[in-house]
Amino acid sequence: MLNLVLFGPPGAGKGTQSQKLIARYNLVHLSTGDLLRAQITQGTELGLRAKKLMDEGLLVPDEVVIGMINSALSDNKQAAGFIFDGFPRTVPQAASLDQLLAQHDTGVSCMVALEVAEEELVKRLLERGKTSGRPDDQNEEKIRKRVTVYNTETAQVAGYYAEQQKFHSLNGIGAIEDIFAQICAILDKHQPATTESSRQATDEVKA
Ligand SMILES: Nc1ncnc2c1ncn2[C@@H]1O[C@H](COP(=O)(O)OP(=O)(O)O)[C@@H](O)[C@H]1O
Ligand SMILES: [Mg+2]
Repeated sequence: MLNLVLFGPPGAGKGTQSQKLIARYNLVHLSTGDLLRAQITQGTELGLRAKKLMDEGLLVPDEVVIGMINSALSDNKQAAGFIFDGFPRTVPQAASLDQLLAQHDTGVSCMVALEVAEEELVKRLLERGKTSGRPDDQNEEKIRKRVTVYNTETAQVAGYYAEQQKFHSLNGIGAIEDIFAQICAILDKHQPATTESSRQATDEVKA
């Protein structure tokens, strides 16, 4: 199985790259942000609690997101692998992910971190906010708060994977296709391209 932790601050391009990666590698995309927003739309108890925190740019408690990931893994037992997007966001979440994947006889293959400077993140998220309908994208102060939470609470998750020699980082500023090609090059080292679609992918990257 190929299990990718796609990492980086809000606005780094995780969702954008995930959409391209799932098509190429046949992975299941698990975005805790998307799962939480679905709970909010459905008006569940969990969604109501999460919304208050998310609107403030704060993290939802570890046990809530771990529970969501746990059920998503059980719901997708046949998957070729997963992209974890927006998760793990704390070191305890990273440790829990290892435990959960071990129960499914697998583990994290690697982490790819997209590095983007704060001014570019603010610019991108204000732009995304025009159409995303996300309340947390619509005001600069909230965006900066999320970047601060990332820097103080989330950035250390990179160290967790660096210790396991699973950490890779890329410049997330540049053409979406170029960044995608760089991520594919990293993934193909972890999982040799064998299927027809991934062979083509490797050829395109080389071309
Ligand atoms: N390489 C890039 N260059 C310019 N804009 C980008 C790039 N990658 C993503 N974006 C834009 O930045 C915004 C945030 O991207 P998104 O994938 O939603 O980030 P994340 O999921 O990491 O928060 C989106 O509006 C997206 O279109
Ligand atoms: Mg996203």
